[in-house]
Amino acid sequence: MAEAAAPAAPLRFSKMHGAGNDFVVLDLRGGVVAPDAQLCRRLADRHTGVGCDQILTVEDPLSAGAVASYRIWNSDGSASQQCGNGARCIAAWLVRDGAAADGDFAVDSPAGRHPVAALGEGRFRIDMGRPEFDPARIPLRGYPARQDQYVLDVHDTVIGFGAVSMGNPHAVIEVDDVDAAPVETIGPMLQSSQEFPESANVGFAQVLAPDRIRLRVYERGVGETLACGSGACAAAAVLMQRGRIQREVAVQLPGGELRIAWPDAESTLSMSGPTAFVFEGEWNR
Ligand SMILES: N[C@@H](CCC[C@H](N)C(=O)O)C(=O)O
Repeated sequence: MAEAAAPAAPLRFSKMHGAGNDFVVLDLRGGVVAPDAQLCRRLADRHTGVGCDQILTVEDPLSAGAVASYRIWNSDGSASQQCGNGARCIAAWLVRDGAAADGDFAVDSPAGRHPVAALGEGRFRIDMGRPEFDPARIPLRGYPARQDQYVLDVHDTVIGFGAVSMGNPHAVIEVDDVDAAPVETIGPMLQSSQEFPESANVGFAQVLAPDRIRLRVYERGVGETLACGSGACAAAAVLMQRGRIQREVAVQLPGGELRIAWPDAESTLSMSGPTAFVFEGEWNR
């Protein structure tokens, strides 16, 4: 008689969040296979799964001297190249694991290498690299030259927006009142426009003061989130570039506050903010 196949070992995970942007973190170091799109969707389901905006994987480093690397999948199973809140959570996870010192270290993402500083009490600062405004590299089609403000007519709705890549694509719309912003209509409209061939995360930003903005983000592959770290970087970069705000700002998101500093156009941009462990679990495959 043929022997029954042994059931697959449960998949251990950590549930975490950064300013309300929540994650299932999987440890793939040592060769564990990455989740496919279907498993990501099942894990992310808020009724029948664990529930999260993104699945993050901790993997072996890609560059010499980095402690580890991470990859990102949205709740719809699509892959992304960057996740700011995720980068802080990965940093906290690596410190708790003992793989990283509770000080300065570096991690690799699909977008590049990120120096990290542990600030204490679960807060981390991540070097998010240089904002990329070249339309071809965002990618944003139909505009050969970089502009501070693009104008697009989508189904007779005229939308003015800034665009930037933080490793992943972002559109940023400045609004007078973020509470009244048409997040659920303009967000998906811009995402599905042919000008953004890889879609985009769409941020709605209100300037409160030269050093403080409010932000809501309709994320690619997720919908509206409580916080988007790369979205906070993108909104700050676009508004700084326009001279609308100072070079160091607080970004108030529905789930918490992040700080963004970008000293000048030649330097890299940093993001600081909180992380939290929620629970540990095992997923029965
Ligand atoms: N929440 C993230 C961004 C996650 C990826 C994004 N939805 C995309 O598809 O690019 C953040 O904190 O940056």
